[in-house]
Amino acid sequence: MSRHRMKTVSYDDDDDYDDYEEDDGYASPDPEEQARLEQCIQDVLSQLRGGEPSVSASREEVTEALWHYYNDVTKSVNYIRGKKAKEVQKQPPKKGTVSSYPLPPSWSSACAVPFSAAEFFRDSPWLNVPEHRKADIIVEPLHPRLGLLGGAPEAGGKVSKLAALAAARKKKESEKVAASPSPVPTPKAEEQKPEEVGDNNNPASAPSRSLLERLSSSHNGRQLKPAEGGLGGLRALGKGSRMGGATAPTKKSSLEKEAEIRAQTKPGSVTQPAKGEEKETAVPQQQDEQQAPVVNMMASPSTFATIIVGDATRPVAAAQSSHLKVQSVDVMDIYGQDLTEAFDFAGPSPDDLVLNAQSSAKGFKSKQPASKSKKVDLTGGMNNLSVEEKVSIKSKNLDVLSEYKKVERKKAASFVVIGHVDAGKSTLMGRLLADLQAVDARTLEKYRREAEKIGKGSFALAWVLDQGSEERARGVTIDIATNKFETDKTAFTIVDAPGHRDFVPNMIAGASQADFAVLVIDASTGNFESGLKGQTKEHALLVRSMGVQKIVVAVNKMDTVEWDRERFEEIEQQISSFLTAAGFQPKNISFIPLSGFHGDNVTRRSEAPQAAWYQGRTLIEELDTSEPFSHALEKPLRMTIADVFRGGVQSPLSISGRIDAGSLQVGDQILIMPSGEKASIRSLEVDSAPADWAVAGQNIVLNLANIDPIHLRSGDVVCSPASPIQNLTSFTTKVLAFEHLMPMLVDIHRGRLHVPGRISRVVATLDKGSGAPVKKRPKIVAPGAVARIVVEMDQAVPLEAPARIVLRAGGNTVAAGLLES
Ligand SMILES: Nc1nc2c(ncn2[C@@H]2O[C@H](COP(=O)(O)OP(=O)(O)OP(=O)(O)O)[C@@H](O)[C@H]2O)c(=O)[nH]1
Repeated sequence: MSRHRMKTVSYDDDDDYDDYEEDDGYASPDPEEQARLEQCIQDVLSQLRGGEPSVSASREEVTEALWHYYNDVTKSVNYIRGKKAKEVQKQPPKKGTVSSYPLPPSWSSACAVPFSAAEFFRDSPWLNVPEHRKADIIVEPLHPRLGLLGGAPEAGGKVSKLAALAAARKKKESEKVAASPSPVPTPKAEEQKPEEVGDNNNPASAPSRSLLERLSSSHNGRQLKPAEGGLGGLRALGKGSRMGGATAPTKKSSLEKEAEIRAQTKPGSVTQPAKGEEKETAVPQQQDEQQAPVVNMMASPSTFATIIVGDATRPVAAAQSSHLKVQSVDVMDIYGQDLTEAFDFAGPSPDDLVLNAQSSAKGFKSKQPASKSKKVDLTGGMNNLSVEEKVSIKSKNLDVLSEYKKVERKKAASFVVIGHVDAGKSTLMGRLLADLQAVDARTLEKYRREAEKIGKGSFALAWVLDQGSEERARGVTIDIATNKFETDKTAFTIVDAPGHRDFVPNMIAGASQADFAVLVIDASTGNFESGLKGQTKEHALLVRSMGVQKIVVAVNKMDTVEWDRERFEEIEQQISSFLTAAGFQPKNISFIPLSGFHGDNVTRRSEAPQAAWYQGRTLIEELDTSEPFSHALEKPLRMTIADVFRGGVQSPLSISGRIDAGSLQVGDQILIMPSGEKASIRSLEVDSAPADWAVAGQNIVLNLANIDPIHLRSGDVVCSPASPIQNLTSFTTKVLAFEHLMPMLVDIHRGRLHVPGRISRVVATLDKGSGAPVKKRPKIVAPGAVARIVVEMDQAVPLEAPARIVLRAGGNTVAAGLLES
């Protein structure tokens, strides 16, 4: 009967349970059962004592075991043996003894006293193993090492081909080293540098250092785990820095000691050697390898670990400095060159080298030399700086004049349209261009709609020439506008000049480009008279003073006076008298009654019945009668710059103007005055068409190279470097006085050029016919008189005889004439 059964039966019966608790343990009332239990107890005790090893157990322990195993003797014996063995292991060590390491069962049974490593090394500080025990500490690793950060796994693990190759090579090297005799440093020599060990007070230092030296020097000191070795090295260097490499007494960690010793064994060790130590610190590495026992438990550090913590095999300079410095040296030396040297920018940078190589590969010329002197003269370099790259332009070296003569062309003529403000100049030219289909109908319709939109519908034709927004908004021409049209005989260039007095300088510029002039007069009542008092006469005088000999008078707005013939003849008479007085020959003066707005007598004869009395030429017929104008083709090049502009990709810098004299071609070098700067003609256009050359009388655009735009201004003169125009600060001129003249401030105009100056002296008044002096040094010159005067300017300007100049003062033209010297 078992206790389990009893409990199960009487579990719900409290009385029975209580009886059980009060029972004195295990008691069976059955004598037969008692005898059998006693027999089992004796058997177990017998087997425990007679077994190997003999175990003693109490009767209670045996009875308890038998009760658990249902009187099974064998199981009870095994149970008690195991229990006794555990009690032996758990038994606390006796005072003054060392606990033993758990040993395999076979060891326990074989050794009466279990082996204790701690006890074995009791007389040795940690890792300071006595010399005579060195061979005993070779312990094979229990498990194959894997290759993480430590290289390939060693014996027992799965070895890669690379690791196997490395191991074979390593083995071969060690065998080779062992075969060759080499001096072994004596313990005495090692004892001569105790300060390097850093533990003078420790008597175990010398032997421990010897072992560690060999451990660290074996296979370039890489037997330590990379992280440990690197960290140790860094920490040792750090300590060395703080301790100044002198005595490092007292306690150091084992890693620090290892690192210090390892550093000392390297060629060119980082630790400052004491006197007389140089010889030893310079011991070749191979020597260390020979004397070291092969305790190669660790693999070489990986490249990654070397970069991170530094390569312990490298001679580390400046160990006195911080470990960070040492690490940076290692990292910067990855590519085999010392990049810590400052780059002085004297030579091409690495980027330059690459770019130059790429350029060379593509066939481009290298922009930088492959090597340069390290010393660069920065001052000289600044002088060599240029804004733009020099462009070399090939010239065709044409004989321009012979080329010009070869070409059959229409005669060319430029005329300037002058007259009082609102006389109808722009409208008349718009009509001319429209009727000659020089402007398409769609554009005209567009202008008409836009002009009507802003309430200036009557100016639609004027917009053909007045392109500026301000001009269109104000209904006034501001700057000269050029346009072109052709008849069967002639290629015309129109220069539409402003009539308003504020823009007379622009009119002068326009007149300087003209072969003849068209004077527009408003025939409407009152406007003709006001025009006479205004710019009608001034303009006529100016163009004559500027050399214009032919003038066509367009009596405009005849529709407003019902084509009144008397009105026309009145105007004709008055203007004719004036023009003749101004120097125009009667044969070069013509009058045409017309209406620009309606197109009567412009390109077609008027169909108005009131206009039937006029049977003369239309405007276009009159223009076509102009004789060809001769130009100074064979004289030195002269062209006044009318405009400077920057624009397209192919022509970043351009100038426009009319060639006054000479010729030019693409590739020519030209001189700009007054700056004296030279430029190259990259390309040119004649009348908006590309050309290779151009001659005097043509309106051209020059696309330039090799010059900075700051040297180009409108009014400057283009000339050939071989025959430059002179810059003058004073000149003598023969002028026709429009106003009273005396020593006074004036503005000097020549084409687009106008500069401030003064009449410094009146030399003499002259006879109009012969030019002979009438009165020397007069105090004043009356209007209409001719005089020789001296003009001075505040700045030097390019001028030469026989330039036509205009003098203005207070917004009025006071004189115009020819420059003499
Ligand atoms: N009735 C009439 N009006 C005209 C005629 N020609 C021009 N006009 C008008 O006169 C005004 C001035 O014309 P514009 O052509 O601008 O005169 P402009 O001489 O060019 O003016 P500025 O260049 O500013 O001096 C406009 O309203 C024209 O419509 C014409 O033959 N008959």
